[in-house]
Amino acid sequence: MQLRFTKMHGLGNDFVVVDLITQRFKLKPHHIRKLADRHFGVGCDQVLAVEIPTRPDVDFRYRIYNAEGSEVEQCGNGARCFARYVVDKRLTGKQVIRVETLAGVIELELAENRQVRVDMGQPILEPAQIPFQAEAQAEYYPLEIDGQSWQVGAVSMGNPHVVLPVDNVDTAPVAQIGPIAESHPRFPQRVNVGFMQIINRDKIRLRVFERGVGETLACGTGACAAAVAGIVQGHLNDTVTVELPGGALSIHWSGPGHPVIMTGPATTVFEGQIQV
Ligand SMILES: N[C@H](CCC[C@H](N)C(=O)O)C(=O)O
Repeated sequence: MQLRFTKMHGLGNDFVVVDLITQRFKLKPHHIRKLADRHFGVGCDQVLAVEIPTRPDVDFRYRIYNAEGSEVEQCGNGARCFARYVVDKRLTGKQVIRVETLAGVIELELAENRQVRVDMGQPILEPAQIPFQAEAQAEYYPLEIDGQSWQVGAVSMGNPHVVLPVDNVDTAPVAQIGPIAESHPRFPQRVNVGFMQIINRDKIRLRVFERGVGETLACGTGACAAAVAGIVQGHLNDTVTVELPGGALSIHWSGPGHPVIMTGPATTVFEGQIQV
């Protein structure tokens, strides 16, 4: 079958977007791996599927698959691209779009100068809900990784994140520590691994070794999780510029009981068709 797709990215975190409303097709893991393959397929970090909702109070269903083929709960950069896609394809005339994900409902809004604002919902800090094995909720958790002791943050944005403090992201041991932390036994669903450098109370630098992908140029949920961890730890104000290798996101969180608001760009690169 010929499958139409759109190649998009959010700060270099790149996606193959497929409209499964006008194309009736069931994506299986081997299809995801082919679409994501940068030599034998199109190439991307995640595949995003636009689907008919399963509930009356939302506009679309938004499904996310990591390059390795696994379906995941949430993708922040992908959410901004999802909004850009459904508006540009005239699949909706709304300015505020409600979409259902495995992690629940999020709201997407086209903002000024082609930015997209996403209500990512409330962060989850209770270890059992992340999921993360820990005695009790804390600002910092001791975590042994490859024989080295770290004091980390742990946050879920629907998907699990561990946040490691570093003095300089440029010299952070992302390639060495990322894969080991990703599969740490205390994270039963594995985990996205963020390396956070605090610049000041309004700005951090961040690199993310993503679960199921490896290091990406940007990670939206990772930016949210790092900002939340830094705010909980008392290092950051409630609005944070997160500088990632692919560019910057603005993250706002007013604290427990409030949602995380992420604002950033979404870019369409090209359209295509692929034999699957
Ligand atoms: N690798 C993530 C999913 C994609 C998240 C990232 N691309 C984002 O922008 O949030 C996970 O396994 O939870």
